[in-house]
Amino acid sequence: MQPVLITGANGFVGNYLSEYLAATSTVLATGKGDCRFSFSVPALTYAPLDITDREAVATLIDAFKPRCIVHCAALSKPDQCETDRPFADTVNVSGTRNLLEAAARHGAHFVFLSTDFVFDGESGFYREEDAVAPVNYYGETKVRAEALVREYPFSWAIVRTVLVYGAPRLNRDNLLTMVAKALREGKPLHIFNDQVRTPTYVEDLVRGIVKIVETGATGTWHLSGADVRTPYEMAVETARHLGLDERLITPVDEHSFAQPARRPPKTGFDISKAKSELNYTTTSFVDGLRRTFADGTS
Ligand SMILES: NC(=O)C1=CN([C@@H]2O[C@H](COP(=O)(O)OP(=O)(O)OC[C@H]3O[C@@H](n4cnc5c(N)ncnc54)[C@H](OP(=O)(O)O)[C@@H]3O)[C@@H](O)[C@H]2O)C=CC1
Ligand SMILES: Cc1cn([C@H]2C[C@H](O)[C@@H](COP(=O)(O)OP(=O)(O)O[C@H]3O[C@@H](C)C(=O)[C@@H](O)[C@H]3O)O2)c(=O)[nH]c1=O
Repeated sequence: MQPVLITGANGFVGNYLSEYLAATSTVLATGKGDCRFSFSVPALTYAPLDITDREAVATLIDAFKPRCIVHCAALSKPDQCETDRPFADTVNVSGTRNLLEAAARHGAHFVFLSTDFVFDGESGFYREEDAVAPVNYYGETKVRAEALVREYPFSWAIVRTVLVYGAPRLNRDNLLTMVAKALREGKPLHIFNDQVRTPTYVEDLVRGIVKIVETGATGTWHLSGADVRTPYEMAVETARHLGLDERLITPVDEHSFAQPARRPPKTGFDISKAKSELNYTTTSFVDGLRRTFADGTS
């Protein structure tokens, strides 16, 4: 059977997705440079692919003729996108265009990973049909990439998610593991308490994406957690769970702790469409936190 091609497979989400999808599909995992997987699965092969190299993208996709492409690769750090806008355009917009052009020659189902940062964060708990209004450049690049996906002449799906967390892979930290590391080293932390999120346990997200790949579901989907937290609340619950000193965590807001890229203050998703149409289910934040540190390695 023709493979499912994953971009950004050396990343946090892409790595989990490669492993999960390979259980039921033939997977061609791709990423910049060498494969950095800590596991091997018979149905999983890896190929280096820089999505900004239009010719390399065409050559690989024309050779493998994937039935589906799940596009996870991105410049995913909003601050880096803010300070290097041309590079953000090249990766997040042109890279997506390169993949869509090649995919169209084979009619592949195109699944695109997007973000809550397409919204302005004024109201929160966004539904798929709500108007986008990004407040940083990362969000702008994702809006432009989504528009390219919507013009794709074959089946497509856009999967937006929020603040993904879980046991780290390939040294890719997330908020919870970053907090655990700092507190274990006795380092003080300044964590935002003015950002409202519905943090997403990585295995829930990946199960939702696998369902979209397997069913060929199309359209825009909001896949996040159901529980509402601020990053500060997440950090304090992490400290308490691990028995670390929460007094090292200071709550801050965007006025007292400036970042290069503004963050939408109140995001979070209404996930009722995914729950009813994809049978999407979520792990509670308490359980996700426990599972993040369950094997004691993070
Ligand atoms: N994590 C989160 O909280 C959220 C993530 N998302 C989106 O989900 C997707 C996955 O996120 P996540 O796994 O956390 O991100 P990561 O940054 O962990 O992974 C992104 C991957 O893309 C790769 N990449 C960057 N540039 C290129 C390129 N030119 N060619 C090929 N690969 C490239 C990176 O390679 P390298 O490892 O070599 O740098 C990296 O492995 C992204 O699109 C992100 O925008 C959306 C909402 C929230
Ligand atoms: C590093 C750090 C993070 N934080 C907060 C900010 C943020 O809400 C949360 C996560 O840290 P980040 O630097 O990943 O924050 P951020 O870059 O805002 O996370 C974003 O990532 C991209 C990929 C997305 O698409 C968004 O959905 C969102 O998850 O922790 C602090 O409060 N203090 C800190 O020192």
